[in-house]
Formats: sequence, C-alpha cells, structure tokens
Amino acid sequence: MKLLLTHIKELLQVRDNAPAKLSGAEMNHLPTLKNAWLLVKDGKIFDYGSMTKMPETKGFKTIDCKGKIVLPAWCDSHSHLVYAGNREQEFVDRIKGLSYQEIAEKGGGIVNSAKKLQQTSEDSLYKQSAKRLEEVMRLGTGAIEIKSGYGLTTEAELKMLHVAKRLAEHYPITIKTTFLGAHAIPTEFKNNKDGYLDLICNEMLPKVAEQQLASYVDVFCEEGYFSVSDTERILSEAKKYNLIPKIHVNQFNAIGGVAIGVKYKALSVDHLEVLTDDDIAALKGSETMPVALPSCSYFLSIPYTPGRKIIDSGLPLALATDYNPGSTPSGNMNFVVSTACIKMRLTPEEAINAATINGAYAMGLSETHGSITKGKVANLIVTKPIPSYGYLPYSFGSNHIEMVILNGKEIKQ
Ligand SMILES: N=CN[C@@H](CCC(=O)O)C(=O)O
Ligand SMILES: [Zn+2]
Repeated sequence: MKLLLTHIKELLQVRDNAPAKLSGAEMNHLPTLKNAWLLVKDGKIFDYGSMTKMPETKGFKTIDCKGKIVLPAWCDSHSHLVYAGNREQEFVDRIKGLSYQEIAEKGGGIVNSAKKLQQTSEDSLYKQSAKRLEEVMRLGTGAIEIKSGYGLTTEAELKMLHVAKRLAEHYPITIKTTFLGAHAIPTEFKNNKDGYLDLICNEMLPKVAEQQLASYVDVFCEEGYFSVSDTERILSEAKKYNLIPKIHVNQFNAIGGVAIGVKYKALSVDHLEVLTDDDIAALKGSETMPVALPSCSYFLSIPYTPGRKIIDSGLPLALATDYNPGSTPSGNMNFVVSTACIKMRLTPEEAINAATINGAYAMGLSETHGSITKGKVANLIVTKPIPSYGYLPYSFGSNHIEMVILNGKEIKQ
C-alpha cells in the first residue's frame, strides 16, 4: 500500500539523522514540520516535506490530514501483555486497605496469575492476549516489548513466549520478547529459592535460548523477590546466551539493583519509583536507559519515578506502560504520556521523546522506529483535529487518535 498524507498541520519528531537516544536537555527539543506531507511506500517512510513543495506522485492513496497532527507511533518498551484472566479481586482488596506487598504475602500477586496461566491452554492465552494487543494498536502503539514471567514453570514460561512469538507473526506491530522467569518465587519453591534459581539457570534459560524465544532477560530485583546476588547470578548466566538485561529495579526499595544492571550492560532499568543519588551516579556515563512506568504508580498509589530529577541530571528517560494484570491493567501509552506530564512534571516535548525515540532505544529498535526518518518503519499516529501537540497530554483521558498506520497499513479503529 502506498500512502500520501497531505496538509498535515504538524509532523512531529522529524529527524533526517535520528539519534539513538536523547538525554537531559536534548529531551526538551521536539523537531517538527508544519503544513507537511508524508509518503509511505513498502511499509516504510519514503519521504516527507513541506506542502509548499509537493512531489509528483502516482498510485498513492491520499489521506487529507488538515488540522491533524502526525507523529511516530508509541514505542512501549515494558509490558506483560500476555497473561491469563485478571486480578480484579486484588484491586478490591487494595481499595479496602491491603497493600500490594500484603496481597502478595497472602498468596495473591504474581503467583496467583501464574496459577491461572498454567491452567490456561496456549490457544486461550493467545486469544486473550491478542484482544489486548489489538486494543493497544488502536491506541497508537507501534512497537511493544512483551515479557514472560507469569508461567514460573519451564512449560508455562515457554508457553508465554510462544504466544508472544505467534502474536508477532500475526500482527503488523513490532514485538520484542523478554524472558522473566525470575518474576517471583513459585509456591513449590517457597523455602527453596536456590532450587528455583537452579531451574532458571539450568533448564529455562537454555531452552529459551535454544528455541530463540527472547532477545532480553529480566529479573524482579526487589525485597521478597530476587536479591542483588540472585540477579547477578541470572544476568551472568544469561550473558552466555547473549540475552541482554532489561530489569525490574527500585519499585519499592533501592537495594543496589541499578548498579548491577549497569554493570551487566542492561539495555534498560525499569520502575525506579525509589531512586537514590547513588543510583543516578551509577547510570551516568552508561548506555542503560532508565524507564518510568507512571500508570503503575497511578494504579498502586505508589510514588512516581522522579523523571524530572533524572532528566535534570542529564540522563535519558523512556516511558512505558507496564501493562499487566496486577499493577497496571492498562496498555494506554496516551495515558502514560499525560501522566508523565501531570505527575512527573515532564514537558510535552520530553514526554513525547521518552515515548518514541527513547522507547525505541529501550527495545533495541533505534534504527527502525521512534522517529519520522526516511527508511524507518511507517508506524504513524494521525490525530483528530486538535489545537496543538501539547493538547495530547493536556486533554488527558480523551482519545484524540483518528487513525493508526502500522507497517504502512491502516489499523481499524
Ligand atoms: N513488579 C513486578 N512486576 C509487575 C507486576 C506484576 C504483578 O503484580 O502481576 C510490574 O512490573 O509492576
Ligand atoms: Zn513490569
């Protein structure tokens, strides 16, 4: 399909030579082109320019974008979109006063989702997950990372990753997969955490690698889950299989996981709701992307990642959803961008950069996603007529998307 988008009120994130990531003050700059056109060919961004100099085109379907803004589709670098059932009951328990940790101690939480997923067939898991994937595509997400971690047995972890792979084959959205066997200690290993670590290292990791089911490895490095030394053991074992770390750290406690992530050259360290000056120092000069998940803070009523402080320290920042049944039952990147502005004091420019270019970086997709650059994948959001791009985060909770184009194909709204 060949497309010509004309009369675009403002084309956002236009970069002839896109950087891999943006840090510190660079994040406040969002290059745009007003009154623009954009050509899409063979699923890629072919060319773009100002309406004052329109190219001669034949055989392109024209889409009039008068009054509308066009931007690269969102890059959601942290999700647990493949899961079974839901955890509505725990939601009510939290409303009644129990904390996320208290629910987990009662046998709820991640192990509860794992129990459900183990009893769910691969086909049913696929159908449940496909429904969520279709929804996030309609909401403008063009690339997404999906983790395992609700299986907690070799069979169920592989089942999750197979489902993610099937989704990747079937849908035009780009999907990157992460092995998160170390998400929680399964009930059977309650008093034998080392036994579970042995299972991860000796059985799960080799199978995931052999079947090429993941690019990344993740660990929930947190009190009551996996310690810094557990994390180190898994990351060093995963390195043998070229699995790059993207880890859950500092959600509730700062226990030194950020420095370990940096030491093992993690592509990203995610959550960071509790962040110390030592953590910031560890990130400085590294290639590791800090990732904030504001919808999780919103849903659990926990602190927001100090995004303002991270950027003001000269570091980069990416934004992602954390879509999962326990802490963030939402995959809406538009809400994430709004919440980052409203609660973390990011400017609209910083939030859009964090959810596009920097999100792409946190999935190893800098070369192909995250900006309007010739040759990149044609993943685009076309808004309804709106006054300005700042209106997107400002007018939170409303859907301003008129059309989503992924791989050059229009996604049904
Ligand atoms: N914190 C660890 N993992 C998920 C939540 C898991 C769950 O509660 O099911 C997260 O990123 O928030
Ligand atoms: Zn997560």
